[in-house]
Amino acid sequence: MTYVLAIDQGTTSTRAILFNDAMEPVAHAQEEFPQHYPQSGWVEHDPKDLWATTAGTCREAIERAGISSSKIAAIGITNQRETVIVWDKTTGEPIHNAIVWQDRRTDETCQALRADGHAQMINDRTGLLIDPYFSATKLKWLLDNVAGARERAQNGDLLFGTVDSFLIWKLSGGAAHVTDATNAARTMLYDIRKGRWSRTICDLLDIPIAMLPEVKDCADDFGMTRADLFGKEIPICGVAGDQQAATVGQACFEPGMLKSTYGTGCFALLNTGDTPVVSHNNLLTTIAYQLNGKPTFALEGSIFIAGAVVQWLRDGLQIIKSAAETQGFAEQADPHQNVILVPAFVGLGAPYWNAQCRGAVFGLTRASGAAEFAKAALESVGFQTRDLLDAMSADWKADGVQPTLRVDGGMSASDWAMQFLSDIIAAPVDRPEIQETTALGVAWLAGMHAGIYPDQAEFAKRWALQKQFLPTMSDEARDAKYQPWKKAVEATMTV
Ligand SMILES: Nc1ncnc2c1ncn2[C@@H]1O[C@H](COP(=O)(O)OP(=O)(O)O)[C@@H](O)[C@H]1O
Ligand SMILES: O=P(O)(O)OC[C@H](O)CO
Repeated sequence: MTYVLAIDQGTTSTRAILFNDAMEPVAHAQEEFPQHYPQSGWVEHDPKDLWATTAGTCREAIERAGISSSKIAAIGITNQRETVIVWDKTTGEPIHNAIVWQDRRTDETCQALRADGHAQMINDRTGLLIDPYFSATKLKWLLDNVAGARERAQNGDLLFGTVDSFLIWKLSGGAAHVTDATNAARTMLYDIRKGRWSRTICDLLDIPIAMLPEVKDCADDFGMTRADLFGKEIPICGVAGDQQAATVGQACFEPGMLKSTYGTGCFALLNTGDTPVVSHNNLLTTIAYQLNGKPTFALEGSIFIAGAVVQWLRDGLQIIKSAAETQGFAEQADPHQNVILVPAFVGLGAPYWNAQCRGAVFGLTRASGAAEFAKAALESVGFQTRDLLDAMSADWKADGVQPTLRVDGGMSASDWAMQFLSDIIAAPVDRPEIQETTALGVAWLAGMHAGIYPDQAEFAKRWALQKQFLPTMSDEARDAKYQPWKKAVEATMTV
């Protein structure tokens, strides 16, 4: 028996999952780590925590499976995307905490870039809109604000990486400074058409190109782990940003196939084949995966707050003890109240891209309580997905967006939320048997490259449905729910 070890380094926790040679998960370890909020709108992680939880969960998963590490054929890494780490090339010491994708500190820089007329040039090259979400302005902030950083970077002493790149550097004992095309595509420094770092954008932001990692396919030779880490050297053979790994794990390999992952945020990716489709509706053009030097493109809608709204009910408002309790509350909510929650806790992502607005609640009465809040929270995720899918349908008419949405991520466990989603998007919602699709996706990339997993077509055939949700709402009822949401979002952005 041989195994693949998948590392899923997410926003709130790190997971390691061992898959056997039948691609079944056999052991799992997970560890949360602290979030740092030094100022309003700022979010940081300590890179030491990202590394310690990665090494720790890998060891734990191997121990739990009771196998020798010599049986692990390959490692795959998937990760929270856009998050920026800069470290010293010689000591490996990060020069600052990681600046997390949710962090809005570079909003003014982004506004200035837009005001100076760079939006089109950046969109043409990267497929992205200028927003603090992406790595580029965060990296610029570090070089501008950490004492001596720009000079050290210019001297070639500092390296930049997204989380995958930093972890590979650590795993390989500093031997490999690499990333994959999907992570590179989220930096706002990578030309997705030419498949290389954009000198024009690096020059504009004063970023030395030499500090950027080498960009590889998603299934490739990324380096070997240090022998002392797990008892033997293990090749790292698969890397993809977590949303792209989920797209792969959901086997969305045909143009028109669509998945949506409900973790902290929600990210919907529509496979558009070998053409990068330009969005006219504020979606992102990105690389879904790259195999054998050939990128497959996607349109992406990114929502910053999905499952996080449920966490807020639990940790902020403290009206639930566990995420799963939202189900019971939503069922009990008064159907005559229409409480609408716009969870713009860190502004709004696609398709609104408003970094300044903050969350709002509408329609409260004296009778509104925990149940109505819970229902509104779950509904907000459905509404936001509908916003994305409407934008996708308007952008991509090639063969039409396939009517079925494949879902995964922690929040897809909520039957209530998935039924509402199906009702509000008026389409089937398919939840697969393996809900750790992100880990599965990168495990397949690594295992396929290592020669122990099947090819793409065979992998796609093995996708299995666990539960399908079908729409039950009338068109009239759907409109009566959705139109007030649109008005609530408008009002939230104008307060
Ligand atoms: N049964 C549930 N109902 C609603 N939300 C849930 C449920 N279970 C988990 N969640 C939400 O899913 C999120 C965790 O999903 P996960 O995929 O682990 O996220 P991430 O990878 O972003 O850390 C949390 O925000 C949590 O609130
Ligand atoms: O860590 P997750 O699962 O919330 O995903 C974060 C995304 O990659 C951010 O773009």
